[in-house]
Amino acid sequence: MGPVNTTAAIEVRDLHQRYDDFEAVRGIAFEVARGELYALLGTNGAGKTTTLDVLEGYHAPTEGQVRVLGHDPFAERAEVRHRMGIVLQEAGFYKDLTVAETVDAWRRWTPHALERGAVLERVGLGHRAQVRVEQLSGGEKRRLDLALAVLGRPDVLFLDEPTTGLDPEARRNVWELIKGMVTEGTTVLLTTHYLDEAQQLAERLAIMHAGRIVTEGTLARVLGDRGTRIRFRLPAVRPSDLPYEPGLGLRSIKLDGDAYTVETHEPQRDLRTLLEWADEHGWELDGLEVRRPSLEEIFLEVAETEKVAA
Ligand SMILES: Nc1ncnc2c1ncn2[C@@H]1O[C@H](COP(=O)(O)OP(=O)(O)OP(=O)(O)O)[C@@H](O)[C@H]1O
Repeated sequence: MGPVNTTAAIEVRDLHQRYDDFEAVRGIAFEVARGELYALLGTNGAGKTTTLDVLEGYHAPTEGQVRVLGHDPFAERAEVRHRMGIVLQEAGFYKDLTVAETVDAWRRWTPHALERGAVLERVGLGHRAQVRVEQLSGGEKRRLDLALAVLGRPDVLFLDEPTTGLDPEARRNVWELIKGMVTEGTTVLLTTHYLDEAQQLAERLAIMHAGRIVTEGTLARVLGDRGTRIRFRLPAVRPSDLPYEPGLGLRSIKLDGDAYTVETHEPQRDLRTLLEWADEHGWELDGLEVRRPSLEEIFLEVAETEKVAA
């Protein structure tokens, strides 16, 4: 690896990771600056968790190099382990212990640990200290995960799908917590399936698929100029019959069988025009829906564009 980069908290260069003869990560590279929150997005099996495992020092890279705070997290584990906080997808708690006992158990082998009360307050579990872990809700368990991860005041926090399975309110609470940590200067690398999570939290992100980073950068760059989609079925008309003048406004129209997708940057105006036009003709717009593209759609489109560009 070239000269030590003093600003990057996490550096990944040409990382490949194999399990026997299956290559789960196929040559990825990215950097996360100190104090930045970076999201790894992707579909199931994309290689996100594998990448985190290597950064957390559980495996040496099959090929390529990674650095966390300037150190090799596998070979120099002792140098960095205490500066990392880790929240795994599935935490292994002793369900018979109370929240307080769990934190105390972890504090015993965490150097410079925060006080129990302080850390529980921090994650909003102060009032649940005497509750047994098995009685916590999913959201509370996630918060306990976070409490344990931040106990040692980590410089770098790894979060593997921190909000999977949580209800919207619990997700929001976890987001607030994570934002607070970033504000205090913690570097965060998180994996998620959710575009809205990345939208809420990440300054930059990468979308992974089948072991590769398909696109990377600021959210604005990754989303590009994608507009809102208005979809409906209307067998009786041709695209040229639609009430949109070609070249006016930023929009594109796609037809698949009798299913139309109008992608637009002026959804309110275009929808009004469409509804008035359909009313005039007495047509029913079957299956009408208006929404932002999902991660899956963006992802597939990005993958398609990249293929064409390659
Ligand atoms: N220990 C292992 N042995 C063999 N194959 C593995 C192992 N762990 C993961 N894999 C495979 O490697 C690929 C990447 O898995 P990984 O868990 O890194 O993906 P992911 O992006 O985190 O997916 P998810 O979102 O489902 O957690 C998958 O095809 C998975 O089946």
